[in-house]
Amino acid sequence: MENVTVVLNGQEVIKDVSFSIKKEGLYVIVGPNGGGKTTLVKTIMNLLKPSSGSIHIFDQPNHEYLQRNVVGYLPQRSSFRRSFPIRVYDVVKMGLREGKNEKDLVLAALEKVGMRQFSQANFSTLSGGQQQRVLIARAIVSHPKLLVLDEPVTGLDYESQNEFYLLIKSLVQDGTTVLMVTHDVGFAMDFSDQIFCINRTLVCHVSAQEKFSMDSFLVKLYGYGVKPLTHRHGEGE
Ligand SMILES: Nc1ncnc2c1ncn2[C@@H]1O[C@H](COP(=O)(O)OP(=O)(O)OP(=O)(O)O)[C@@H](O)[C@H]1O
Repeated sequence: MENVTVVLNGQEVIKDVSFSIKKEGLYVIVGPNGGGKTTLVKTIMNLLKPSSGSIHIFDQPNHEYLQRNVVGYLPQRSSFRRSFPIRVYDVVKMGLREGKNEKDLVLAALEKVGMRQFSQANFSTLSGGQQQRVLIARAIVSHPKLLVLDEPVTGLDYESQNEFYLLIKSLVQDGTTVLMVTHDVGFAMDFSDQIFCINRTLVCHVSAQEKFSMDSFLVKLYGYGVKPLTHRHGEGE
């Protein structure tokens, strides 16, 4: 994205943000509450229009790319969608553009998030964490080249978070580009290829090689030092 500014209610929520992702991998957006992360993600997904600047996905203007291709998208949690009366199977199906191999794809996606046995359940009867897993299945069901996740582990228990992180790592290994908003700085430090720190502007940008000297970046981002928890998902520690 180049020089993207987003104005909401007369306020510059995002100001002149530019960054690019050059190759497949895991890219993380971190930043304080209200810093504009969700706004940025919604703008990438063409749900909000920038007042200036441009966004490209795989070298195409984002709105054109999104018209022709499915981008897996998990929006930030909202209470509204939780009470929608619909079967789990049909929620996941919504992530598919074509009907080809629908059943196999939907059930495989549910299997990946440990929810296959709930395929015929009513979505609104599931717990918040189970619903989140189903929504993750919807985001990955079409095997998208790009997966955009806004705070995906919110509401997941420790075990499910670990499983989710393993799933993300396997998707990245298989060639998916993942762009993820998270407050889990430890995860970002341990596993991402790059971290973008957003607090209205792009406060800083940290690549994998620089991640171990992050103290100054955390002070810049949050205004005070933070010691992130480290993760060793799936490594038995
Ligand atoms: N539709 C809207 N109209 C007006 N202001 C908005 C709108 N949506 C968000 N904002 C404002 O934009 C700012 C950034 O919000 P945003 O949700 O993008 O932040 P965030 O970094 O995702 O926060 P969090 O970490 O709390 O989820 C906030 O001040 C918010 O009040």
